[in-house]
Amino acid sequence: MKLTVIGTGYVGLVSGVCFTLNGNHVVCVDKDEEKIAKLNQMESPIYEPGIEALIEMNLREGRLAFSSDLGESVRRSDIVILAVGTPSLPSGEANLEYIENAAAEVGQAMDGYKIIMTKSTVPVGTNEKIRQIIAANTPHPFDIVSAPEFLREGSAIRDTLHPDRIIIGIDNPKVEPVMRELHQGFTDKIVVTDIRSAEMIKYASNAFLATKISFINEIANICEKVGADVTEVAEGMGLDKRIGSSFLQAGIGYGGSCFPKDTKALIQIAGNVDYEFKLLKSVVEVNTDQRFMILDKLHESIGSLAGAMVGVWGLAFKPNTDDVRESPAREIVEALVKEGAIVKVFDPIAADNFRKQYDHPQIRWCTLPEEAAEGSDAVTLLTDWSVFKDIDLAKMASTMRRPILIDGRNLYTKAQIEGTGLEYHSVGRPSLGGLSGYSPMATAL
Ligand SMILES: NC(=O)C1=CN([C@@H]2O[C@H](COP(=O)(O)OP(=O)(O)OC[C@H]3O[C@@H](n4cnc5c(N)ncnc54)[C@H](O)[C@@H]3O)[C@@H](O)[C@H]2O)C=CC1
Ligand SMILES: O=C(O)[C@H]1O[C@H](OP(=O)(O)OP(=O)(O)OC[C@H]2O[C@@H](n3ccc(=O)[nH]c3=O)[C@H](O)[C@@H]2O)[C@H](O)[C@@H](O)[C@@H]1O
Repeated sequence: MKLTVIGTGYVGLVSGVCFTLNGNHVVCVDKDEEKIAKLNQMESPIYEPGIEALIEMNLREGRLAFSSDLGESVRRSDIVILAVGTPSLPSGEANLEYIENAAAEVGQAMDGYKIIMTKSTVPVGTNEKIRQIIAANTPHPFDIVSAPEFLREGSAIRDTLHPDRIIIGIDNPKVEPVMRELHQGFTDKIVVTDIRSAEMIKYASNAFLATKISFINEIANICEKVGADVTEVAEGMGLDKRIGSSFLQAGIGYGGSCFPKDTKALIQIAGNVDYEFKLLKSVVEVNTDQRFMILDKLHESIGSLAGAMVGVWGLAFKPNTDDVRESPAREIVEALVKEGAIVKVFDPIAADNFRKQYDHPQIRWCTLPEEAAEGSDAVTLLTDWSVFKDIDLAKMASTMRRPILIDGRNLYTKAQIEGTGLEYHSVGRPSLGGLSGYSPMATAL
């Protein structure tokens, strides 16, 4: 089949590339000509392990192309996939400007029957709006499909090729066999449902995962006060199949381009039909507070931050991505700057993206994690990049002004910390080493 994918963000690019692997011809379209020029040079605009090799292979074999000419590409396609952004408006509602504009452009370009499939995350009812917009712009017949995307950044290719399930929301049963053919070889677990339910499945899934994270973060905060270890608690809970072990990693809270925006959008979706989603509101509130726990721990360990030197390890919202959208690191670094600290930051991939969004004379940009630690009063670990696991912590401790490590992602085990000379604080686990006396257990007693 011939496909056009509109938008070359994570979803558009990764799904476009992956759809070539089961025999389709794909044109990825973006109105950002710089992105298209880069892609034609086989350079990915996103950092995603494995993506450039797949782009190169498929371009060479003629199954993949990049273009900024939406009209021509749509006319040549059987299926048009909408994968443009749906960012938050200040109210929390999803901004549908990009998807509506793209729908209008598709309608204007159509010269015959097409299937229009939405992969962007859109509020319930949006696909019906898309239908109206397209119908207003073309006399030609078409069908609408809601096919929400569940990939995670950093493992996007594996998630796309081996998804837990594929959700297909349709209102014309004739489209089902085409959708099954399109996803051939990915998984047998294809749930065919109505369009509104498909739209809701996406928001409900993200909201549920965010709820798991805020839940375990609150358990972690209680663990600190009662002297329990949240990693042990999460393991014990997760073995119950009804609970499951994933998304129970306590830390500084969730970030990224989706959980923060989609939780807020679902609160708004509910609000629009006069339903107050109390649980989800609390999930968001807990998440917002959780990142500041790092600052509380810093204050407990070193007192005032004015004039202190603080190392920051990790700026991306999670490892294996250069994405800093809604990264908890942003607010933490800003708060450190505001309190007068000199902030020595390091991230293996995301530093440039972070710096484009936020820079300050008090920030020192480091090229090695050890450099960010040297001379510091404390190091805070904000992203669990695996590179941090390999650091010689004892050596690092000896170069710090005060050997304090605040691990916002529970990356290290007790055995890795013992004997390093570090005073170590993590999330929901007992503190180790050090003489500063920070002991939530002691405080609780
Ligand atoms: N980033 C992720 O991991 C995931 C994102 N999603 C959802 O997928 C959607 C897309 O997100 P991202 O991939 O992060 O997108 P993004 O926001 O990074 O990129 C969207 C791209 O669409 C292009 N675009 C916008 N309007 C266009 C038009 N009319 N014609 C051609 N190109 C146009 C923009 O130039 C941009 O390059 C969102 O709704 C998001 O919630 C869903 C699952 C995972
Ligand atoms: O709709 C989306 O865009 C995507 O959002 C998330 O994917 P992503 O944001 O790429 O990353 P996750 O791995 O889910 O992590 C999100 C945030 O939660 C945090 N997290 C995750 C898991 C956990 O146990 N604890 C935790 O704090 C991560 O550090 C990160 O900041 C979902 O996992 C995807 O299924 C979904 O498609």
